[in-house]
Amino acid sequence: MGANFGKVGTELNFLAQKAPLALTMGDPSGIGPCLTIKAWKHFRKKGPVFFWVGDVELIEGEIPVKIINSPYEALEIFPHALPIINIPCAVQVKPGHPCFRNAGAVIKSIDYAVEAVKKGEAQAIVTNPIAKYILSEAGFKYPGHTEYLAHLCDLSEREVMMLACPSLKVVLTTIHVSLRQAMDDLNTQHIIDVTLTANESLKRDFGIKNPRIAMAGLNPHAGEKGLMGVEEGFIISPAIKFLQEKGVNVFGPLPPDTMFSSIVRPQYDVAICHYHDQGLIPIKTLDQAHGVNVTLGLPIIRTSPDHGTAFDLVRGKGDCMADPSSLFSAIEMAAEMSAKKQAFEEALK
Ligand SMILES: NC(=O)c1ccc[n+]([C@@H]2O[C@H](COP(=O)([O-])OP(=O)(O)OC[C@H]3O[C@@H](n4cnc5c(N)ncnc54)[C@H](O)[C@@H]3O)[C@@H](O)[C@H]2O)c1
Ligand SMILES: N[C@H](C(=O)O)[C@H](O)COP(=O)(O)O
Repeated sequence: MGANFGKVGTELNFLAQKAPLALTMGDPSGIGPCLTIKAWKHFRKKGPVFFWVGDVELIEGEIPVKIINSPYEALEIFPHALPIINIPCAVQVKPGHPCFRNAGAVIKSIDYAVEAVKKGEAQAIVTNPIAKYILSEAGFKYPGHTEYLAHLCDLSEREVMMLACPSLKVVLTTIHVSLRQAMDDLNTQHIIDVTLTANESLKRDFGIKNPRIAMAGLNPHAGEKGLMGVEEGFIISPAIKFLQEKGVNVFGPLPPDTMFSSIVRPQYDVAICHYHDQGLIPIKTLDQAHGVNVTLGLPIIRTSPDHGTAFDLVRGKGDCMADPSSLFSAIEMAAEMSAKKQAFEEALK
């Protein structure tokens, strides 16, 4: 299992890894703990190395575990046991039944992982899924990891969500807002900023020299020359023109209903989409198993599986019926992006 984003898990890379990845707990009642167990079994011999930031009780007894005090200890321990920075939950975890009283531990896990990356003790963060409504019940004011990570990096509103699978990458100009709000939020400057962020990241973190960027339209037939909507003419095309003048390899606006077909997809490296489901429906339909959610625009690398907490698939402690492929892909992609970013920065020196 695992997607073909490139070769990562070789013995050589495993030995060369200077810092581990930090894998967060996610919702302790969801599939995160079970997927983490599957991931450790899958990667323990070949890497990349990661440590889990979560409640040891959710995993202890299922696989060998070792509580660590510093991420650096993970490199040596990983082949023998899952290294864990222990963040105890406040109340007993009922598998499949989330409780807002454990929101504090969920958030603490993310905070620890971010700090570890900022301090250079971890390479990147891979997040297990959280249930947004449960965190909201506990008073958490961010709609998802993406916005919270931007806040932790002092870069609120600069965050960009990308989802990637081997046959498609999509980037969103609006993220966790209602469709009505997304239409209000759409503006030329924001489309320019998001596209520039995506362009830079594809070069730096994905090793694509001159990314081909397809810009989606918003309306049926990309507006049909104003007959079915005017946003293409007033908002989207001016952004494309500006970006092209800056040398960005962008084209469109493309009719959204045909741009994800197998005929059009090979013509671009990334599609810029204007609302959550415009971009996420095609990718989750095409290849949910290997889809990875990546946060761009921040100084830290963060990936995540492209699915949620799937409470319905949890059978008991450390046990679930969930496919771990997307988490495997997220772990591989985080390691691969870290290596590409490092090579890019070294080439600039
Ligand atoms: N990265 C994240 O933190 C993240 C991402 C998406 C959704 N969520 C959260 O997850 C919760 C549930 O959301 P949802 O129901 O829309 O999405 P979901 O992905 O949890 O579930 C949708 C469907 O896909 C199935 N499914 C999910 N993961 C699977 C896997 N690995 N293998 C096999 N089947 C799988 C589920 O059983 C369900 O039928 C929500 O609270 C949402 O906020 C979190
Ligand atoms: N929008 C994502 C999806 O549907 O897969 C998901 O909610 C994750 O969002 P964060 O990475 O911001 O938690």
